[in-house]
Amino acid sequence: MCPVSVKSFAKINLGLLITSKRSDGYHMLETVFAPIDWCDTIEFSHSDTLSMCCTDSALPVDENNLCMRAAKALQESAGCSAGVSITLDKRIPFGAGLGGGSSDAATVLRTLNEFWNVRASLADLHALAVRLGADVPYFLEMTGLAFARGIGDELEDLSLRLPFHIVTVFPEEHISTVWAYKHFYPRFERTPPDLKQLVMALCLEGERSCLGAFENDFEPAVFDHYPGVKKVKQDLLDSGSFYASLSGSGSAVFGFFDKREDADGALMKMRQQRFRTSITAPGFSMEQ
Ligand SMILES: C[C@@](CO)(OP(=O)(O)O)[C@H](O)COP(=O)(O)OP(=O)(O)OC[C@H]1O[C@@H](n2ccc(N)nc2=O)[C@H](O)[C@@H]1O
Ligand SMILES: Nc1ncnc2c1ncn2[C@@H]1O[C@H](COP(=O)(O)OP(=O)(O)O)[C@@H](O)[C@H]1O
Repeated sequence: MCPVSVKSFAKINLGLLITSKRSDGYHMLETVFAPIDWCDTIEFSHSDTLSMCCTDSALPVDENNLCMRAAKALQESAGCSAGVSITLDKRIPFGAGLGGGSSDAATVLRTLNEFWNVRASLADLHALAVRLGADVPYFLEMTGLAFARGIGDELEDLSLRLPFHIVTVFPEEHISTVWAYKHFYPRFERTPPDLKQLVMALCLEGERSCLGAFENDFEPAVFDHYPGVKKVKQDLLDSGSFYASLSGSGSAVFGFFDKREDADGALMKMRQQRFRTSITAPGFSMEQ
């Protein structure tokens, strides 16, 4: 049979409010996930055993890679003995708050479910996804904007698309999610704004004033420890972005632009500083 090739897209977080800490150490949060046009490509070929290779030698290709962990998890839960050879063309920077590893894991679960003809239900896949990472269910189940709560796994499809050009920049700092959850400055006593209502007003009514409420609780601590990341946000604002923010636990920063020329100008400036970047057109979704 022919190999199957699938794109695995990244996300940004539009607002990220950490509301409490659970007894198991995980944090409860509220966020809006939005897909961006930055992707890895994963190729699946038939094989008797389970193996992978990756274009980025900085990433493991053993059971520490989320692709292998996802394949093993599905194999075990389905009692399936089939193998697969996975080739990961890694383009999404890792340790960037773009969810690249989570996206890869979701793509492997979804694709192998068909490739191996396992027929696991969406509920079964969801349970496997949460165990692989709090962000994995988003990539498994959604294609556009989603409001998330819980640990990021309780999702509501908003059936919305962002009507702006999005420039995303990786400031060449790898930030670990565990580090970020350890170092952010808690504001648990605050009454969080209603991100779901606000993003609806933003996308459906063009209510730009809403954007002020979309804070990322990781930003202050990340900016204190990584001044270069803070500078990228300022550079995007200076280049004409009307809203810019850290994505997730960082270090990627994104900016919204009305005009394609302004977005291209910002992209150019960032590339001159040798930063990896992507541009996402208005209305983008992960539907392929
Ligand atoms: C911060 C966010 C925002 O979307 O994403 P990234 O910026 O990493 O992409 C997520 O909460 C990350 O999700 P994900 O990267 O899947 O995290 P996991 O692998 O499940 O967890 C890694 C570690 O982060 C911490 N963690 C994660 C999620 C959560 N709600 N509370 C936590 O405290 C835990 O210490 C956990 O051991
Ligand atoms: N397929 C994968 N892609 C990216 N990172 C992976 C993968 N498998 C394991 N990892 C590990 O997961 C960590 C988090 O990666 P990633 O999900 O891309 O970043 P973030 O949590 O910042 O969005 C990386 O530092 C890497 O060590």
